Order: sequence, then C-alpha cells, then structure tokens
Amino acid sequence: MFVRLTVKNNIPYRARKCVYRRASENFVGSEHASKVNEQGDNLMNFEDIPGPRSYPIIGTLHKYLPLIGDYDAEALDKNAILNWRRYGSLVREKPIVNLVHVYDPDDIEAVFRQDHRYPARRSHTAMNYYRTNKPNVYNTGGLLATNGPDWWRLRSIFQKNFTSPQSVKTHVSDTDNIAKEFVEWIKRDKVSSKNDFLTFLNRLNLEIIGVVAFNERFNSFALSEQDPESRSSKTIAAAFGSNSGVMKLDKGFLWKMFSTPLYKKLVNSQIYLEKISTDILIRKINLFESDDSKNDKSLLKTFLQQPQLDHKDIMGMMVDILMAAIDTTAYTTSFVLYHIARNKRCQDEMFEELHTLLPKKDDEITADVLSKASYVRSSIKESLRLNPVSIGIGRWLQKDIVLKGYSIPKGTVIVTQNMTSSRLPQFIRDPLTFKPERWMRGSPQYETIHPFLSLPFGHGPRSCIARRLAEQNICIILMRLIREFEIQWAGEELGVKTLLINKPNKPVSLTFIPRSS
Ligand code: HEM
Repeated sequence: MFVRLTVKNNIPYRARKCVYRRASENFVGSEHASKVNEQGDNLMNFEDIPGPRSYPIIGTLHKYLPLIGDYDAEALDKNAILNWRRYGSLVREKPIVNLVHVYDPDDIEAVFRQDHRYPARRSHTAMNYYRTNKPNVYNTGGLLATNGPDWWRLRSIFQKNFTSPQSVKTHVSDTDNIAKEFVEWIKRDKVSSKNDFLTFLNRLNLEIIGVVAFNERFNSFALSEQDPESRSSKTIAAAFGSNSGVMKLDKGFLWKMFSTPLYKKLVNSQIYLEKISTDILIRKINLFESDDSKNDKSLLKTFLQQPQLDHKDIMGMMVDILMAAIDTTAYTTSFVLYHIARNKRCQDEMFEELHTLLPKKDDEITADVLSKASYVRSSIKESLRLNPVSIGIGRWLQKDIVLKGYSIPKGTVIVTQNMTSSRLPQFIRDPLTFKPERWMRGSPQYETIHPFLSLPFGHGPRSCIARRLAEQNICIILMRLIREFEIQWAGEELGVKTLLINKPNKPVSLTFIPRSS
C-alpha cells in the first residue's frame, strides 16, 4: 500500500532549488513505471534509485573495505558528499540492509510525515540482543534499541519528566552550581591549550547528568578521580565503549555467531554501566524508603514514583541515560566553543548579551535569565547545524512509502542527510559561515530556513527525549565560560569522526583568558 505525499509548499527558497533538481534528475535510472499507488500515480522502481553497485550477499559493504573501497566507515559525512555528487538527492545503498540516503529537506519532511505511529530505528542491534538475553536485569533492550509497542510503553512514561518545561527548569540551579565549580577548577588548575578540553567536558557532563538524573555526585574533578581506574573515569570509558561500537556492530553479523572483540567491548562496557546503575538504584531506593527526600529533584526519584515502571525498566533507562548524555553533550559543547573561539565578532556579541544578563560574574542563572539568552541559544543552534552529533536521522520503515516518485518498501532504512544538506548552498545561504544571527528573528541576517534542514535532535515522537535538558545544560555551560573567560582557539581545523555520533577528530585546544569584569 502506498500513501500520497502531501508536503506543504511553504518554503521560500524553493525557486533556488530548481537548479539542483535538474542536476539530480540526470541520475534517475529507468523511467518506466513499475507500480501504481492508490491514487493511480505511476511509481518508479526502488531498484532504479541511483547508487553504488550492489553485489549478492555483501551488498555495498566492499565500498567500506580499506584499500578496495572509497567509503570511510568513520567519516560518514565524507561518504555523504561523495554520494550526493555522484548520484544526486536520493541514493540507494546496501551495507547488509537496503538503505536510502535522503538529502532534500522536502523529502526529509516527507519521510517524517509518512512515518509509522511507532517510528523505528534499526540501531543498537547488538546491545538489544545482549539485553534481551539478560531477562534478570532488563525487560527490554531499552529506549534507544527497542521498537514497536514496547518502545512506546517506555517512552510514554519516561518522557513526562524529561520533556515538560516545568520539570526541566527545576534543574537550572544545580547545573549552574556545577558549571561554577567547573569555572573555578579551570582557573585553579590552569587549563591550557595543551590539554584536550573534550576530556574535561566529558567529566563536567557526567557530573551534571549524575546530579540531574540520579542526585549523585561522581566528584569527577577530584585528584583521585583522574586515575583511569576511578569510578568516574571508568563510567566515561564505558559510555564511550558502548556507543563507539554500535554502528560497526549494526553493519556486521559475525557477533551473532561468536563473541567478536567489538561485541566483547560492548558487553564489558554495558556490565560496568549496569554495576554503576545498580549501586545507585539500591542506595536511592533505601534512601527514599527511609527518608521523605524532599529536596531530591532527580529524574530517578520521579521514575521510582511511576507505578507502571518496575526496577528492570528503570535499570535500562539509567544505563541509556549514561550512554546518551555524556558524549553527545560534551561533543556539542566542544563544537560550539570551537566556532565561538574562532569567531571573535560572535564571541563579543555573546559576551555583550551575558554582561547585560549577568552584570556580576557570580550572578545567578535562573530560568528567566536563560530564556533571555537568545544569542547563546542561536549560537548553539548554528553550531548544531554545522556539527550535529548525528549526521542525520535513521528510520527503519514500518510501511511502504513514496519519495520523489519512487516506491520505497517497508524494511528499508532511511538516513536523512541533514549534516551534509545543511552545508549545501542549494539549501541555505552562505552555508559554511558560522552565523547565529540567521536564526534570530528581528536580526537583519535572519533567514527562513527549511524546518527539516537541521534536525540535531531528530523529529517527531521518537526524537531526543532529553532535548530541552541538553539545550539547557549546554546553554548554562556556555554562559558561565564566556562570562568568565575570553576563549581562543589554538588547534587545527576540526572535522568529525563518526562513531555513531560525531566526535571531534582532533584535540579540542582552547586558551582561557580571564575577563576583568
Ligand atoms: C546535545 C545533546 C544531544 C543531542 C544532539 C541528541 C540527539 C539525539 C538524536 C538525534 C536522537 C535520535 C532522534 C530520532 O531518532 O528522531 C536522540 C535520541 C535519544 N536521546 Fe538524545 N541527544 C542529546 C542529549 C541527550 C541526553 C542528555 C540524553 C539523556 C539524558 C539523551 C537521551 C536520548 C534517548 C534516551 C534517546 C532515544 C529516544 C527514543 O528512541 O525514544 N540525549 N538524541
């Protein structure tokens, strides 16, 4: 069954796009129609979507092999540009499963408009396998890995406290206190451009998520915690160890037959995160039973108050939080600092705004102050346009859909190529310039940007559960850092290494110069 596309024609830049449309249409293969949808339109064959040659069994996996292939498994942004140049705006590939890359924001919109009521992702397959074979610890593969009604059961309950603006605001003051400690620590320890600042941002974000999610301090900046065997160091390593193998394991299948080194790394990382989560969970349950814990605002407390959740659901969520929160927030903050440090004009604008909002350096950041920090927020948006943690959004089609007149069957994996499209002049003006003003209504440089061009947190009911919280945390960190220091970039140009999420591919090298007022 095929569904008619109805895409709103509300995008002023449409006219500019014609040039690109003509170019990409040259790549369209067979023009003959193979199917007819329920409106009687002829549809083109899925197999005729342009893309690299696919062989039986291996599909297009050979393209990722060193020496033979021209794709880089850890530079998906570069593969995406190659594909765009060679094949146009819709590209078919088959690394094991059928996959379609979608570049045109109109088509990206169409993908989400045709999405199933339970939007699915084909990711974290090995983690899902591991967790569902451990029924004494988990009920499901967790929110990241589960699809269908089981996903919705978890999502609908957990999201209440993650997404409501009111509950997110309750964490402002705790987060600000940790950010202030971080500023003092930078001053005391004299952080210099010789250090990779990303390692400190990982520690900072563990500390923030520890308090917000579990009311737990990891004391990540204590001297004893700098040891690689400490609790904080091992938690950060286990989160990275869980995330970094996901994409390769999703492409492979050998781990289903025997325990490959990558699968073992995933399992060991999961076991460590389980241990940390179990320790915290047991302690907090005892605390909540013995004491009314009035001052505890943590997400964990609210989870424990939900009668529809049991301890195994909560365990899965705690491990997911540790996996999803540290790297994403630290990488995003690294890239915003990178752009701000290299753009003096933008940094000056931001400081100006912060000086007005926080006349004294140690003035409190409140929810009201945050809501007025529009330059800071636009800078985060602009940095996420250029450097989103995810190259795009994956959807595992649960029903047939139509894109650009092609029939795309159920079971296909769609990857929306938002990072690449957000850097193309066909879709946005002056794409490689960092310009927060383009997001600011009222600014002469404000642009009407297609709402599906930049989707750093995904879209729809499956989008990032912690979007508001993550934006708030990054905003507070930036406000504290830029209010306190002039920041200069001392490293090389940053690109990304895709390990499920986009990590800076070189050290984050920053110089912090204290401001006098
Ligand atoms: C800048 C920071 C972050 C970014 C850019 C980000 C981005 C994303 C993206 C792109 C998705 C997939 C959305 C989709 O498929 O439509 C996602 C899902 C998710 N994120 Fe985040 N994220 C961030 C921070 C966080 C944090 C701090 C947490 C936890 C506290 C978190 C927890 C999750 C979870 C659990 C999911 C799966 C949701 C589901 O499948 O229902 N994320 N995130």
